Amino acid sequence: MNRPLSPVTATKNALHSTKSSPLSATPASKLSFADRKAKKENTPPAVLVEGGRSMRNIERPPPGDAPRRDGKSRAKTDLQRKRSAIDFFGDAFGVGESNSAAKERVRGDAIVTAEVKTNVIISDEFTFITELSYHLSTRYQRPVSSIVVTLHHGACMFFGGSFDAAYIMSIFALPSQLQPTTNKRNAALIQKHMEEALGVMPERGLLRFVPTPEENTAHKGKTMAGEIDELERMCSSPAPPTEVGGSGMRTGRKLSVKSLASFRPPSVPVPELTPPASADETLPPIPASPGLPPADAEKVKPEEGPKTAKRKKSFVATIFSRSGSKKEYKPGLTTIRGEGS
Ligand SMILES: O=C(O)c1cc2cc(O)c(O)cc2[nH]1
Repeated sequence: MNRPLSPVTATKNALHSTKSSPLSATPASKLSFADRKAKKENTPPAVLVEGGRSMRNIERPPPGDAPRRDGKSRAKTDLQRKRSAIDFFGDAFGVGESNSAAKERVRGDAIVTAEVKTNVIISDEFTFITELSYHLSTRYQRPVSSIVVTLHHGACMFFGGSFDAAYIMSIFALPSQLQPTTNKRNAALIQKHMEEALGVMPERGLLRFVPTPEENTAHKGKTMAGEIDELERMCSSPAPPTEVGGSGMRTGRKLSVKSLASFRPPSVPVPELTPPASADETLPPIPASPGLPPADAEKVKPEEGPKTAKRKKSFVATIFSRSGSKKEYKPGLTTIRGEGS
């Protein structure tokens, strides 16, 4: 009876059944390394499965091997390259979707949020938050009015087995802003900033880049995706009737970014659409009153008296206009009380 062989036995048998080879008469244990190598090269490929059916040869190199340079592999590589380019744009702009003017317009208002939690006690939270906001504004090429930073300091935190100074920072942004290469660069630069601002080495810091799709983020009661849909509907113009009693369906014609500008309320600045992560590391000039552009900041005196709702500000700008004594922004190292490293 033919019992199925185990894969190991099948392989061993295949190695030993090289009758045509002159080396096959000598037991393997008595051969030199070179002989064993020559014998192996003359040996037909091992049958890797039992049952008598031979498998096709495995032609692919194992993972980690340098890619082969024959035409077949090259064609594959080109295809793979094209696929990954499609994946990249798919990731950035939504799979299979066009990058409409409505999307660009709403994405232009995208906010980058950083949530910092640390066990360090920061005596000047205002300075720390403001400096980090400007740093992120540079990193993500967003106006500071589109950056939100929250800080929870003096937290009870056990980090990597100790209570020594440490932090966790979660950065939420659109997936297009948190691409792997951008993250690599920003990881180093943001942790360097944290070391300077907080005195905590990158080893004691954890960054989390959290891509937040348009469906999962909302402002003014609308998700970003909802806002895009709405704008796209507004932008599609009615089709000219082709016949009496025609359907009058909308064409869904896409308008340019320029034509969309008419939908923007006059008080909202035109968004920057610069790509992320290519800027140098220089921080933008920091205005005396954060939340205002540097040029305007010089003209404006700090607010006095209690905060009143005199003019409508963006919800982000309100974060920076605090009543009390901490209005003036003074760049420099943050003073840390307690157990800073
Ligand atoms: O999280 C954001 O960046 C975000 C959400 C959101 C929603 C919305 O309706 C907008 O117009 C902009 C916007 N940005």
